[in-house]
Amino acid sequence: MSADPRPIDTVPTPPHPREVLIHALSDLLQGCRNVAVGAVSPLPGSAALLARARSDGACRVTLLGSRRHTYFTDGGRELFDCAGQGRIDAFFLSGVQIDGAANINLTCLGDPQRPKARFSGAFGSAYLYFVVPRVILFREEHDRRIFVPKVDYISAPGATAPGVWRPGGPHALVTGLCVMAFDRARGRFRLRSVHPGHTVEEVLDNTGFDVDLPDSVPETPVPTASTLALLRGPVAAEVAETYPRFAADLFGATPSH
Ligand SMILES: CC(=O)SCCNC(=O)CCNC(=O)[C@H](O)C(C)(C)COP(=O)(O)OP(=O)(O)OC[C@H]1O[C@@H](n2cnc3c(N)ncnc32)[C@H](O)[C@@H]1OP(=O)(O)O
Ligand SMILES: O=C(O)/C=C/CC(=O)O
Repeated sequence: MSADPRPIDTVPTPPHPREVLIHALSDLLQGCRNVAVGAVSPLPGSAALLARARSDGACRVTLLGSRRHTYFTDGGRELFDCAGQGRIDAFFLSGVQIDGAANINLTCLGDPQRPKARFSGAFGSAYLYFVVPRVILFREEHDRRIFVPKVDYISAPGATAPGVWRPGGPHALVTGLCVMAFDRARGRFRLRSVHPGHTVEEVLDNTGFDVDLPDSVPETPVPTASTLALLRGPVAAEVAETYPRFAADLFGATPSH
């Protein structure tokens, strides 16, 4: 791990919106001992590595696709085994569409028989959504074409019929605008915080499903100077191993050796 060249008491440049999002994702991992990050997930990967860096050794992180930041020797298969055994505390999922019942669509837009567009589809997401206790949904863009009343195709369902064994499920949703908590009993999202520079109205205007609102909605906490230094230094260099273009664009980072 390379040392961060910047002293932590200098005033850093203000957090980039992506850094606020990463920090919010990282805060949702508090108390997790074993975090896994799947495919196409640079923001969660950064958040998990930040959580690990802040955990004083309590949090283990596995990034699918990483040679260095993994406890697995058998990739996705081992992830599925560990998750099925209840040994993964948190995982992250995204979607081309996400609806108010936390259904995610990774498969297609439009009529599934005659799709307008095809996406990656589901491999592990439908299973992991059932067995990992804290599944955190993420999508940087926040608009009504993504956050729809009902997804065109359910790749992985947010809720399950009574009597179906399901120790896992949706915990929260983090976007470029806000953090929402998911209430599994009610099957609905509740707005938890709005990122600096954005408003509750903006969140509601850009969300196609109903969201429960508390009496007052706080601002999403931003990273402190020391957390930013950690993120921009050692964490950025770690992220760069798996997501080099992302780390170069956001942090100007190259992989640590
Ligand atoms: C075991 C495991 O690993 S489980 C998986 C864990 N990882 C995840 O859950 C993350 C998976 N993420 C992904 O698969 C992708 O990032 C997705 C499906 C969420 C988004 O797909 P991307 O191709 O990145 O979407 P992107 O935002 O680049 O958009 C691609 C195109 O679709 C369009 N598009 C995206 N979302 C929508 C939408 N909701 N409605 C209409 N069009 C859309 C875009 O405008 C763009 O169009 P263009 O090519 O004409 O410009
Ligand atoms: O494993 C899944 O279900 C989805 C993965 C998404 C992707 O690989 O792009």
